[in-house]
Order: sequence, then C-alpha cells, then structure tokens
Amino acid sequence: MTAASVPTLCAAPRSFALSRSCRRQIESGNAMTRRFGSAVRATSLQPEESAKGVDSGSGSKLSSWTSVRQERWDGELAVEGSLPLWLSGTYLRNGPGLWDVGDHTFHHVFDGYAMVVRVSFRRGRATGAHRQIKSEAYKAARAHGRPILREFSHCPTPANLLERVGNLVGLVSGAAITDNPNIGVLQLGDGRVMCLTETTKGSTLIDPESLETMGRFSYTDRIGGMYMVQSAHPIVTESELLTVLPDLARPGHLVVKMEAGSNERKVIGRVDCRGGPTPGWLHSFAVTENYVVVPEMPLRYSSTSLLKSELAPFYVFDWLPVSGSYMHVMCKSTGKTVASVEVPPFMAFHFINAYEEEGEIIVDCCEHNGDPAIIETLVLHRLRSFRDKDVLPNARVGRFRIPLDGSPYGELETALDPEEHSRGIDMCRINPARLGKKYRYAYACGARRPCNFPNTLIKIDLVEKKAKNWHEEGAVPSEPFFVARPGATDEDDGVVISIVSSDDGEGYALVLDAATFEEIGRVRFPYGLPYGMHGCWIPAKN
Ligand SMILES: CC(=O)/C=C/C=C(C)/C=C/C1=C(C)CCCC1(C)C
Ligand SMILES: CC(/C=C/C=O)=C\C=C\C=O
Ligand SMILES: [Fe+2]
Repeated sequence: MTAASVPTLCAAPRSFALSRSCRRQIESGNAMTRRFGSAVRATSLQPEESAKGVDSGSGSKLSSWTSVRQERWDGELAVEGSLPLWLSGTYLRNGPGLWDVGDHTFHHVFDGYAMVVRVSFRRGRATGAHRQIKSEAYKAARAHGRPILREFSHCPTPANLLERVGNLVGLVSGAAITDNPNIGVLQLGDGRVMCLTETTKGSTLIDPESLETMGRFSYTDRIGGMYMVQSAHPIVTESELLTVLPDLARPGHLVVKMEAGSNERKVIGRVDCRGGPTPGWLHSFAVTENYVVVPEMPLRYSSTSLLKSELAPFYVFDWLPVSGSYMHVMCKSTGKTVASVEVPPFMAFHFINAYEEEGEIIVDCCEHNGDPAIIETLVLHRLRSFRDKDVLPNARVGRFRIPLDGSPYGELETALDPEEHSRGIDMCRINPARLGKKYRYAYACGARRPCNFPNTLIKIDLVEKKAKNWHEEGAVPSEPFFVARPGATDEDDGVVISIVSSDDGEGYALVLDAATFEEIGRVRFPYGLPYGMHGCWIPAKN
C-alpha cells in the first residue's frame, strides 16, 4: 500500500468542527495507527537509507511529509548560481523532522519531533547540517517505541481512573506534556540559541554550529503553575525577549519580558479574557513601537481536553465563535491596557506586523477567513495523499484597525485582493528593521491552485496591493526568511531564503533577491528534507 492509498481519517476539507465519526476516529487514533501503521510507514525512511523522499506512488518523491531517519548529517553543499559575497552567516530552521517512532505514526504535522537544519554561507560557498533535538519527549518515545508525552494532536489515552488522575497531576506539574521544541529557533540578545514550542518547558538551548542539544532553558523566575504555555513566537531584539503567556486557570494573558543575558521573565502586565471559559489560542502576537497587541481568538483551550486527557474537536482547542473575538492593546512601558475591542471572528496562526497610525493601531495577520478548518488541512495523511486536490482553505492578509479612542469595536478588512496570492497565505516574515513600524513588504508562502498546502513564495506589496510569486511545479517551500544586506536602507534590499522540498525528492535552500523576487542561487542538500516551520539568521562575527 502506498501513501496515496492510505485511508483518510477525516476527508471533509472544510468544516467548523469535526464530524462525530471523524472525532471517533481521531479518539481511536492509536487503533487506526496500528491498522494502517505499515502503510504510513511506507512513506518513512529506514535508518540505512539516505534521507531522500520515498516515491508516494503518485510519481512524486516529495520529502516534505516524510520523516528523516538519520539523526544528523553535516557537510559541504553544492551551490548553483552565485550567492552574494555579503551573505555571511548562518540560517537555522526548526520544524518537525520525525513523525514515526516504533509502530506509531503521528497524525498531525505539528506533532513531529524537532529537527533543526543549518545552512551556513561564507564567501559564496555553503555548508549544511541537520540534527534531531534530544528533548525528553523524543528520548522517551525512542526508549518506548511510541510517544509517551502529550503532543499537539496526540494524547496518550488513560487506561483507567488511576491513569486519568495521574494525567491530571501530570498536566498541572507539566510532567505529562511535551517539551518537543519543534516550532521555532531564535537567537537571544546574549547570543544563546533557543528552540521552542508552546509548552514553556520546551524551551531548549542548542549549539548553532553542531546543532547539539545543550539542555533545557531554565527560567529562574517564579512564573509557573498554570502558566505552562507560551506563544511560539516571542519577539526578540538585541536587548530583550518579549512574550505572552496564556493563563489557563484564570482566563487571561500575562505579557512578560526577559532581558538579554538573563533567565528571569518580568511581568509587564496582564489582560483578562473577555469571552469564553478559557483563553484563545495565541500562537503569535504583534507589537508596535509602544504597545503589545494581545489577540483573543474564538479557538479556545478546551478545559475538558486538558483535564480529562481527551482530544477536543481541534485537539486541545474548541472553536467557540459565540464567545467573541477581541484585540487587547497593552502599553509596553506601563503594562496598562489602553484598548480592548471586539472584532469579527478570526483564525490566525501568524501576525505579520503592527504599527501606530493616527489614533489607531493597524495589525496585519495571515487570516484563514474565520475558519479553523486549516488545522485539519495540516493532518499528515491529507498532506500526503491530497496533493492534486484543491483542498487548501482560503486565506487572506487580514488587517485589523483598533481605535485608541475608547470605541468598543475594531475592524477587520482584507489588505489586498486574495487572488494576488491565490487565496493561500501563511508563514510570513518581514524585514526585522520594520518591526512595529509602518512597513510595505511582507514575505510569505502563498498558493498556486489546485493545491493542498501553500506551494509558492510570495512578496506582498501592501502599498501597491500586489504580490510577486515564486513557484516550482510540485515543490513545497517553507517560510521565506528575509536577510538584509549590511548597510541597506531600502526595506527590500536583501535576500529571501527558503528551504524547498522538490517533487523529485531533492531538498535545497533557495536564495531570492528580495527586491526583484528572482532566484539568485540554490544550495543543494544531498537529500530531501521534511517541511520545517520557522527560522532565524545569525550573522557571521567578522
Ligand atoms: C503550531 C504548532 O506547531 C503548535 C504546537 C502546539 C503544541 C505542541 C501544543 C501543546 C500543548 C499545549 C500548548 C497545552 C497542553 C497540551 C499540549 C497539547 C501538549
Ligand atoms: C504551516 C502552517 C499553515 C499553513 C497554512 O496555509 C502553519 C504553521 C504554524 C506553525 O508555526
Ligand atoms: Fe508559527
């Protein structure tokens, strides 16, 4: 049986909540995995194989949704084209690299065990590496031949009352939840490099050269208890890290900062949630020069799921549009909430940028048309088998306008015609020099339909309301990362780097001129790489 014929768990492409039968199937996920485990494993690599993608039966050898079985590799990379000589430094990208362990195959792309990829550029040449992160979750799964801790869509089912109580204690103590840091990687102002996920215990230090796991980042403050969850996208500058911690016990959000060189987070302020029994999912947030913008989405933590160790309609979340959607604005220097407005329902993983303009705050995000169906789009068997189907839900650049004059409502509009990017957009980046300021360009993954996943790179011009697209037939590019040319003054003077998995099973880092969005070069890995989430740039020292 090939990946293309793996039976689908939940085939309905667009639904607000999963049907009862789909939920039953997810709840009995372990049994499903046992039944179809060998089929799913057909897309995985055996240790002795290279990490190149396996033919899925559709003629494609795409490696995006295939585990890498080699724990590590490093070596020289072949360069095609000519890389700018000023491009000197290291691009790191984190993501889920391993979705199969023992007989168990994960269900969702967000479940995979973290793997970091490195591409180092120097004088027009490049070296590369990948390495599996040795989290406790990964080591326990390796030791037991199955996942032991709770991941995004995987919830070890308690066999009896004793185990149920154990899981509850494990939730409160954090012992039962994952530390698998598979979402982002960033360099702190003091030079330390951290991989992270949404569980606070997942923050993990790595060596940016060897990619070795150095150990857990231990926060020395006393912010613990039910603050076991954090945004996966802290905002990091040379001087500090700013982030938001959902309060699962008393619905609200704590905005905290940690100075470079310190392990101690300090509270800036707190906003109470206005709707729902629990906080909304806060994967990312936005800042302006003076404010922190805290979104409150109707996709909210499910207390039943957390307390009973069960899967909710959206894994650990419920979609509760009647609970309302809100945007809160906190002053960075005083911690006071200066605006809290109700907005139309929205669904966003990623905020692009925000800025202050004439009595209001503008906040842009990759918005999935107020529909959480995108979460189901990212289920692995759908990514593997629906490649020629047009099942990627529509998305747009959502632009919030938040008045600062005390008005109770904010607006949500579409910043440019979504046809400019074929109604697909996510995994956005900007020039970091424009963070919190009025800006013109955003880079993201977009769509060329039919597709089941974003398959283009796009440069969005928010002034002209146009997008430039890069596309290669059958390829899946990951987050386009902007690196400014040293000394640049124009917002788009630099390059955009994206790691691409191509249809023939190959993998390469693509380098585009950010101004023209034309290819300058590609740096080939000797094997295909799985899809990755977010990256960072570490400039060379000299
Ligand atoms: C976008 C993405 O990759 C999200 C990952 C989210 C994860 C791993 C969430 C983990 C969890 C919590 C934040 C709360 C407690 C349960 C658990 C599902 C482990
Ligand atoms: C890959 C993704 C969404 C794609 C939608 O079009 C979201 C990833 C979120 C984690 O960082
Ligand atoms: Fe993200």
